[in-house]
Amino acid sequence: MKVQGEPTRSIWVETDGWTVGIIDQTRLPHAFVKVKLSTAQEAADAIRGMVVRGAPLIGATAAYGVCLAMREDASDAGLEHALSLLRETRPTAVNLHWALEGMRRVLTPLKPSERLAEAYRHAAALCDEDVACNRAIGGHALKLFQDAWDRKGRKGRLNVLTHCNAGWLATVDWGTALSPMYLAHDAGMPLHVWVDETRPRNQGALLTAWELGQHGVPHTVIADNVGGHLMQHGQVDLCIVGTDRTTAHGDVANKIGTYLKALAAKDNGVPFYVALPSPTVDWTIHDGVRQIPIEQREGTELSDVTGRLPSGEVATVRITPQGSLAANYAFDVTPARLVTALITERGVCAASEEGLLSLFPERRPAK
Ligand SMILES: CSC[C@@H](O)[C@@H](O)C(=O)COP(=O)(O)O
Repeated sequence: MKVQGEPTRSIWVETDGWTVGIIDQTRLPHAFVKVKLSTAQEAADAIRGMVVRGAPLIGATAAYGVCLAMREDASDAGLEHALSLLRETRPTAVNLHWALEGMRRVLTPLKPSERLAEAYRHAAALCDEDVACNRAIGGHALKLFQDAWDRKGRKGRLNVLTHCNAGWLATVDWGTALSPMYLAHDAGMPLHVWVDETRPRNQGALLTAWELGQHGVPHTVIADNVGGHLMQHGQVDLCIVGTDRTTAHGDVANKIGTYLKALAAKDNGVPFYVALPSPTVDWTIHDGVRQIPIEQREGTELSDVTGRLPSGEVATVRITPQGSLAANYAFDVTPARLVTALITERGVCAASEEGLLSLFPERRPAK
């Protein structure tokens, strides 16, 4: 998508042919800073420190982390070390495991001397696949936006609510939940997006608002607790979010607070859609609440807030009393029964085992 009018992806190989470029997402929206990764350790640190984040981008960065590792040591031991270093970075997004398993599958049978070139080739293909999936998701979701717009009699504006950042910054390009927003806006639909601030790290207020602003999509940032009120007053036509891991039965893990939005949407008859590329489905698990590992992060992400002072300086301040404990659960699980539909690159389906298998029949377990 565009940054100051320039087409930009969230990750790329630099012109030297091997270092990996990323955008430091901890600096947005106050500064647009590009960073070069040159080692697997730097890639792992970028994922853990959320310099890059969002399930598909975590997977893409891990894939390039393996490429960087192959420059240092392309032996079997070097490959295993890189895979385990990168696997330990963040626990919830299954795209990380999908990307690393893909790298393992293509690199293991090769001689060490052949691994470096193949690693870069596979990582680039994985990124291009993510872009194509997200563009396709946007097309399928756009039809749902158009239906909602028709139901409104094409009057006023179409109000869409989203949580966290499932935009191009969270993927390689386009985003998942934000992909149809760009398409709808470009098609001339009078779209307006309610952007949940998404405490504690404020991915909505900092990243989604910035992305939508760069593309000129009208939006309003709201506190996380506002959505239910807006829904009660007919101010939300549909909700759409991304996911870090979706079970084979359609339960959805996403940024903390997603579950409460889905409950409010159900109570108010507002459609609640989840957009995901198929590498976000964990086909091995069925019960999201019991089986999806939920990341817990440092309490300081909750107790401290970073922003721009009137002087222009960016500063971090503490907002909780000294001595108060802070529990920082990063994700929650929305059960499939609260999800109106899943939107994948192959189309729209019910959030259920049968729904997913109707789009991905090759995943049906052999009898
Ligand atoms: C297309 S991204 C889907 C999810 O990864 C996104 O909604 C999300 O929760 C990101 O969490 P984050 O902790 O910022 O990595």
